[in-house]
Amino acid sequence: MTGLIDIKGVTLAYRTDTGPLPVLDDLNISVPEGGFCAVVGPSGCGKSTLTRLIAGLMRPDEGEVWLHGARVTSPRATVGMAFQNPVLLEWRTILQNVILPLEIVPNKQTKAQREARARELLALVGLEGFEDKRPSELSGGMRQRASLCRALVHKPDVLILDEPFGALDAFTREDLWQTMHQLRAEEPFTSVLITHDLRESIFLADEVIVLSGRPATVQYRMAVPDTGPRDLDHLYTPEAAEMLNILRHQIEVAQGRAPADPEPATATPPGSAAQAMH
Ligand SMILES: Nc1ncnc2c1ncn2[C@@H]1O[C@H](COP(=O)(O)OP(=O)(O)OP(=O)(O)O)[C@@H](O)[C@H]1O
Repeated sequence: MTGLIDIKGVTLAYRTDTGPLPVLDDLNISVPEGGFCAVVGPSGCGKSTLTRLIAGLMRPDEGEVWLHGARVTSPRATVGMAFQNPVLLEWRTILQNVILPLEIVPNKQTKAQREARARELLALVGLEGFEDKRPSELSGGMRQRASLCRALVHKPDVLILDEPFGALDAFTREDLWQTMHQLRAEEPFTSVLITHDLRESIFLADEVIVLSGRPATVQYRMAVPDTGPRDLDHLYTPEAAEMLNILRHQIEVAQGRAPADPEPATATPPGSAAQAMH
């Protein structure tokens, strides 16, 4: 299958003082245009490494990464990234922080157009009125909202989210999940989300990929069919619980704490479960 993001047979080892550290092993992931793929797996299995490869910040030892039909060999302006720690610049206002990528990525927009674009995004995530504040004047959740705006301001094809909600409290995190759905409806992008939160993965993604322990390969795929707006209440249905149980078990397998299943590594969750998410 050809996707907007295509990771084909990617293998990578870090060179360390004690010799090579194999991290990814023949990894194959394809995300269609507009798709949202969540990647979960044991700590240290190589999830962040995968995001660096997609962003072109690293090159694989073997295999290829393709974005929009072009092989990735260097950093790409068409990728937006948001991390656990937003890293907003304190000497710039929130508006100026959001505009930053437009000052770096070549474009023909005037200053007024850049500001209008940033204001539009800030309003979309509920930060209207905070444009002139400094990052330290905002809560952690608000800073993360601003960081999402910064990642999207230049209309990237691909949005990479590396545990962006991991440091937030549960209520703020759930708020941000809903904001992500709003953003996705308004701003078409193709996304890869790295997360340790299985509920987050099934709430946000169309497909959840479980990576094996290091060196990581795809151990399990779960499709979460998208048929409409998602509602937090659906995370508390028996069907969602069943999906979470399957994923939890797969993580235990990846951690070597449960025996591997004899079934194939690709699965669609029970129809009722997938339907109940929407
Ligand atoms: N630049 C580097 N040089 C050497 N080893 C590295 C480097 N970056 C990461 N590693 C090692 O590679 C492995 C994978 O790291 P990575 O950060 O990709 O894992 P992860 O799955 O994102 O981890 P976590 O879930 O804990 O955030 C880890 O063992 C890490 O210590």
